[in-house]
Amino acid sequence: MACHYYPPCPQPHLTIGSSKHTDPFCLTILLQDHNQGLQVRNHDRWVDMPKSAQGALVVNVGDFLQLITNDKFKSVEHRVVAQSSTTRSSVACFFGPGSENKYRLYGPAKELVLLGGDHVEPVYREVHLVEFLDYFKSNGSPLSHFKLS
Ligand SMILES: O=C(O)CCC(=O)C(=O)O
Ligand SMILES: [Fe+2]
Repeated sequence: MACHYYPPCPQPHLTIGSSKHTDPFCLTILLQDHNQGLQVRNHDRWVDMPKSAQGALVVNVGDFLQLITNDKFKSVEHRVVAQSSTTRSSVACFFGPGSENKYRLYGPAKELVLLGGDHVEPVYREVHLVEFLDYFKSNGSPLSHFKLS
C-alpha cells in the first residue's frame, strides 16, 4: 500500500507530482480525494482522470497482469501532475502474487494462450516475481525485457 500527499506548487509546470510509470503488480486499487491530478496515457496523449465520485475507486491494470494474460489486459502508464493551489491525497493498494509464491514461475496462462481453441504464441517467457520486481526497481516496466523474441 502507498499513501500519497501532493502539496500545492505555485509553479506546477516546473515540477511533477509523480513521474510517469506503470504499476508492477496485477491490479492497483486507488482511492483519490476530490482533487484532480492523475493522468493516464492514451497512445501519445496524457488524459486527465475525471474527478472521482465520492468513495469511487480507480482500478489500474499492472505489468504482471499483462504478462500472465499474454497482453489481453494492458498495463496503463500514468502520472500525477502538480496543482497550483490545491493539495491532493490518494491511497493505492497493490495486488499481486503473495510473497509465499515469490520463486514460483509465472508466464502467460495456458488457458489464455489457448483461448477459443486457437493456439496463440506466448508473448513472454516465464519469470518469478523476485526477478520481475528486481528488474522493475532498477529499470521501470519489465515487460519488454521478458518478451520472447
Ligand atoms: O496518487 C495517485 O493517484 C497515483 C499513485 C500511483 O500511481 C502509485 O502509487 O503507483
Ligand atoms: Fe502508479
